[in-house]
Amino acid sequence: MADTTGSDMKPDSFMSEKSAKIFVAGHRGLVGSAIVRKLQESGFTNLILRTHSELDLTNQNDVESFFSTEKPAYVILAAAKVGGIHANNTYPADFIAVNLQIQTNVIHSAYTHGVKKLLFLGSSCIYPKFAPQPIPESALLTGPLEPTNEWYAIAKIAGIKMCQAYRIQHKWDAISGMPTNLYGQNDNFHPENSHVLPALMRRFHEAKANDAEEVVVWGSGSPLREFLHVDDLADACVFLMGRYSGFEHVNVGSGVEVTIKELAELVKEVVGFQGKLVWDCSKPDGTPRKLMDSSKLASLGWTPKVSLRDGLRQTYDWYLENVVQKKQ
Ligand SMILES: NC(=O)C1=CN([C@@H]2O[C@H](COP(=O)(O)OP(=O)(O)OC[C@H]3O[C@@H](n4cnc5c(N)ncnc54)[C@H](OP(=O)(O)O)[C@@H]3O)[C@@H](O)[C@H]2O)C=CC1
Ligand SMILES: C[C@H]1O[C@H](OP(=O)(O)OP(=O)(O)OC[C@H]2O[C@@H](n3cnc4c(=O)[nH]c(N)nc43)[C@H](O)[C@@H]2O)[C@@H](O)[C@@H](O)C1=O
Repeated sequence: MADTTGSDMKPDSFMSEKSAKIFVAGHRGLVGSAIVRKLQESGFTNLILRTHSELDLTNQNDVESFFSTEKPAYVILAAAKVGGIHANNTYPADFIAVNLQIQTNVIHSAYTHGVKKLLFLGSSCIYPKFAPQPIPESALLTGPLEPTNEWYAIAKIAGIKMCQAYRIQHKWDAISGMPTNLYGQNDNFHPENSHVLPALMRRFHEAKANDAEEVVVWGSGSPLREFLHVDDLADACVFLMGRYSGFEHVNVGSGVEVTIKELAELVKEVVGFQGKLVWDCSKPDGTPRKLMDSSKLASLGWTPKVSLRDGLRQTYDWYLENVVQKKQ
């Protein structure tokens, strides 16, 4: 049986295998693209990348044939159906079905075709709505989930459990990281389906460009959220690949939380919008607070580097250069 304290396998030689084949699933997304940058910066030279249209990870046969042909040595699973509170609440069937399909296909085929180690990514929404704060890893499955994202959360919990089951039965090195709310370059800036930070950045930018007097922000402004820059998350993922081989999932947070009102004020300032905020209380607040306890990762030797203010400025610069200017 697995050692549930989290040290049942020795971390492998990942960091020294710079030419090993690494499949980064979801490499064009927010997280996958940051992981690719980090791996390249760290000297890894043999990344295997497939766009969604080249390889649909919900298709079991295609995933099987990909692994059988490519035989990657390592897998980082950053492909998923992802969205903010509105998307999660509106498309529950997609969020549970697509995520279960992607992760089940990739985890099983990776094991079957001799992958040495796999990192699965979940999310802080796996924890109960009223979990103790900051939320330790042990809070998993101790209470009811937040209803706006329970379908996505159930899929993510199944992913953690699948990694653990394969560790127990097959002695296979599958690990899970649970990131907090992320942001950064290559984020999704869709007006309704994105997460709060890119949604507000776009809304404030467009309001400024159109000389609008006000910007609508969803909910009451009172929920607390913890934000982590995606470059920090990518750094943590590479760190976990090289240094962690435990049974339990690992929280990856910044330790810094802000209310949505504080976040809105900060984004407004970075964008330079001069008008006022109007709160749309018909929109859901979601979970009241989800600050993760990331002391386990800190005790392994990893800490984040990017402050929220610096990360916001960097993201806005990227948005101006890569989204706004490309439209013109
Ligand atoms: N963003 C956040 O705040 C957080 C994210 N996470 C986790 O990080 C991971 C990555 O999220 P993030 O980068 O934000 O998401 P994105 O939506 O930015 O990227 C997801 C990637 O997955 C790909 N993908 C989706 N469906 C399929 C499919 N059927 N076949 C192949 N590729 C597919 C997408 O390709 P395409 O766009 O072409 O469909 C895209 O490249 C997820 O597991 C998520 O749960 C965890 C906590 C917070
Ligand atoms: C990462 C995490 O992301 C999702 O959970 P969430 O943290 O609730 O995500 P969110 O970023 O969409 O909202 C955060 C808060 O912000 C408020 N808010 C204000 N104005 C806008 C706005 O314009 N857009 C959005 N999306 N939210 C807004 C919004 O009402 C809420 O109170 C999960 O579904 C799940 O996918 C998950 O794991």
